[in-house]
Amino acid sequence: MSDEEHASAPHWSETWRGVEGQVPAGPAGYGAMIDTLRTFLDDVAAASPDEAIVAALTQDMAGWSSKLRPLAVPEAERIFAHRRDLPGRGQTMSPQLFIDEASAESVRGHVTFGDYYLGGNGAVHGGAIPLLFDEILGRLSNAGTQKRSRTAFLHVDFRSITPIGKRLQIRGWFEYEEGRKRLLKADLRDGDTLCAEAEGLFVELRPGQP
Ligand SMILES: CCCCCCCC/C=C\CCCCCCCC(=O)SCCNC(=O)CCNC(=O)[C@H](O)C(C)(C)COP(=O)(O)OP(=O)(O)OC[C@H]1O[C@@H](n2cnc3c(N)ncnc32)[C@H](O)[C@@H]1OP(=O)(O)O
Repeated sequence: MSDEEHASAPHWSETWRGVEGQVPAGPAGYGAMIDTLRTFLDDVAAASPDEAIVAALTQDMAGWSSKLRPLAVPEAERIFAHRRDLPGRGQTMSPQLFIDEASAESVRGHVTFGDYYLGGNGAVHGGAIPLLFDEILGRLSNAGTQKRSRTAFLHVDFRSITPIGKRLQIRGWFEYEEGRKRLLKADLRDGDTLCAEAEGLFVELRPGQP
């Protein structure tokens, strides 16, 4: 998918665009590069390569690391994970989240965990699911206000296995706000099956709080 196709996909609403502020433009093709990296990680996870492939791949990857290392910039100038206009924010740590509908109070989207996120026996790793919940609730908590918040706790219940390679539905919503505290909930479903649900407390940061 090109960056233009990415940008026109229904992955974030105007509401989120408005409140989340500016995103770094980055070079053309950045989103496609991250997509390729995601596919690559899935392929690495699924493959059983021979010795020659392992040696060649190790050499190629080391070559790319030495090209990238001199290009490192401070956090504020980074593109990785800062492209909030792209599904998945231009990062590969958590699975690519597509936002289908969002307001300041709730959000609905879809996600597919690739082979990279396999825990065992066809089920997604139990650490990858809280990562996704933190991603969607963290963004939602910060969407309706300019006052930033951080996750204080994130409680996750795993209700049934979360399958690899299937398109799943995810929702998040505000339960209530009380002073600096924002309580949000989310669930992840495979059709009619509830895979996991989460409750997160986000605490609004005071001025100067990191
Ligand atoms: C800059 C932030 C992000 C911005 C996002 C930008 C836009 C979105 C774009 C892309 C983002 C994509 C999505 C990813 C983002 C997800 C967010 C994260 O994952 S953040 C990383 C993980 N979290 C931490 O590292 C926190 C570490 N902890 C802390 O910094 C503090 O403990 C903090 C801020 C959470 C609270 O500390 P205090 O000193 O400010 O506040 P006190 O006075 O302790 O608590 C205030 C109230 O909250 C309750 N509280 C605090 N922690 C609690 C807990 N664990 N359980 C229950 N209650 C708790 C307290 O009891 C108190 O309640 P009473 O006012 O007395 O009623």
